[in-house]
Amino acid sequence: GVNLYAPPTVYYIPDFISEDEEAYLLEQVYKSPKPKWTQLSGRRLQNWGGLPRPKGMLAEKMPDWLQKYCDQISSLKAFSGKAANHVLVNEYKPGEGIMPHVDGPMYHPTVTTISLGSHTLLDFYKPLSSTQESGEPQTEESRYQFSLLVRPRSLLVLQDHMYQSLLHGIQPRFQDTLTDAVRNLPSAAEAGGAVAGDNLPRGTRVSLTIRHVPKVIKTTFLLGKK
Ligand SMILES: O=C(O)CCC(=O)C(=O)O
Ligand SMILES: [Fe+2]
Repeated sequence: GVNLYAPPTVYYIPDFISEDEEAYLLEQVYKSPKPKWTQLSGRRLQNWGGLPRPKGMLAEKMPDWLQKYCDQISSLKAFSGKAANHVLVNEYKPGEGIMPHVDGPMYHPTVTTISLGSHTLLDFYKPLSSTQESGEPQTEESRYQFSLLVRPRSLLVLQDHMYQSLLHGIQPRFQDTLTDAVRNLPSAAEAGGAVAGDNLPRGTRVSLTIRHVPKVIKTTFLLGKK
């Protein structure tokens, strides 16, 4: 079922897809032509649906294997009637991650992520405040708020405050120790049999981040029409 946590703009759905669907999706991701991958430091990615830019996204046809999930996400109540039109595929090997960041204004502030292959911990941070009261330097550690355990086959939905005011990131670790700072532990553990104190070794994780890009440039070529 759907589990709702405080903060109230996080939904974690443990078994959103089946093991067969997971295997099929991984097969499709790894079947994509090599140039589809962009190598970054600490991860590589595939961009589907077009490249979001400030002036708008030049829409590209979504492949059928992803369109199916775009349709499912679009029909979620939390997606508020928007059509999912963009998918970012990220691949993280054990020891890789992503620096704390905000996704920025080119996306509608609801982000949905299907995880494949391995769990990870998604960490949340307060932004650097310009009005600093104490003289203490603001470190990543001091800005850290909490984590969410995302299991393979799960769907994570983040919106509003979670998306717009907090930064999110993944520490480049080879294993994760589950603590009370993992806010969805009861539900994520229920689906996977983990408890606080457990060490989970990371495997290769592929995430599908499915979003709505509001600003789309539709190219109208008048081919042979008058
Ligand atoms: O892999 C994930 O779950 C997070 C990816 C992410 O934050 C991003 O691509 O902006
Ligand atoms: Fe992000």
